[in-house]
Amino acid sequence: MKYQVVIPAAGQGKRMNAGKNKQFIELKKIPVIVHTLRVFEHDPDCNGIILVINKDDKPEFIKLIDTYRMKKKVQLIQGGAERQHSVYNGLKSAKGEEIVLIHDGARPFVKQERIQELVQAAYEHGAATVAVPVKDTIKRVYEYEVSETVERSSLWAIQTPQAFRLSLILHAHRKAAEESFLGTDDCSLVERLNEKVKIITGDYTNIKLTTPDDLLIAKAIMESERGETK
Ligand SMILES: Nc1ccn([C@@H]2O[C@H](COP(=O)(O)OP(=O)(O)OP(=O)(O)O)[C@@H](O)[C@H]2O)c(=O)n1
Ligand SMILES: C[C@](O)(CO)[C@H](O)COP(=O)(O)O
Repeated sequence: MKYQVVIPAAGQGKRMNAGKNKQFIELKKIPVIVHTLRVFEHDPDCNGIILVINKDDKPEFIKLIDTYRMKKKVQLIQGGAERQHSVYNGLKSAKGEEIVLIHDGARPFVKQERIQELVQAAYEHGAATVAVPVKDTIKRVYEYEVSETVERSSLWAIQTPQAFRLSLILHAHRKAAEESFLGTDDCSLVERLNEKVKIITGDYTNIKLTTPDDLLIAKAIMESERGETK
């Protein structure tokens, strides 16, 4: 089933503290964003790649697309102040395909099988996300004091990709912008329209590279994947 993908990569990577956008950090000598782009390059069902970037990083992204000889056309779109603004900018230039995926540039370990399941779910339900059950005990805390232990059985950690019918997610973003609502993911914009979001069980390895310790985990994931393909 065909789809197009919007990849937000216009952040600054402040928590990674690498002195540059974390998309350019190398894992096995290849930049994070190239790992992510390659997943969609190699997927015959992916009909369009929209990469959302900030203006200052544009020359570096153009160089990477050239150096790594991306076979599919990668459309470069300017990002915004927050992730949600960047995604909305990307979505506005999506056209054609009924289903659009939104996937963080900083999640390079997404698996092809999961993308297929997700696209199928979006066709059937309109909106879907990958997620994993939470493993830790979660407590609500105020000023370093526990106020509540949250029942864990219904808690899931939400990841990307998230997939939507293009018309639905565009409507959800437009409405959020009009009402100055800022969510931490795109599904939350659809949820507030009272639309259902289907959950696809994902992989604990589909981490977002956020803080420096995530790079240690990334190395371990890459080692284990290399072992699997030997
Ligand atoms: N204004 C923004 C902010 C974030 N992102 C992208 O959204 C994804 C998830 O965001 P996050 O992990 O928060 O990345 P950063 O914003 O780069 O990190 P930080 O918050 O630590 O600065 C990343 O691929 C990031 O590049 C974006 O496109 N535009
Ligand atoms: C969209 C997301 O990846 C879902 O887990 C995440 O919320 C984005 O991270 P951020 O740190 O809130 O930008």
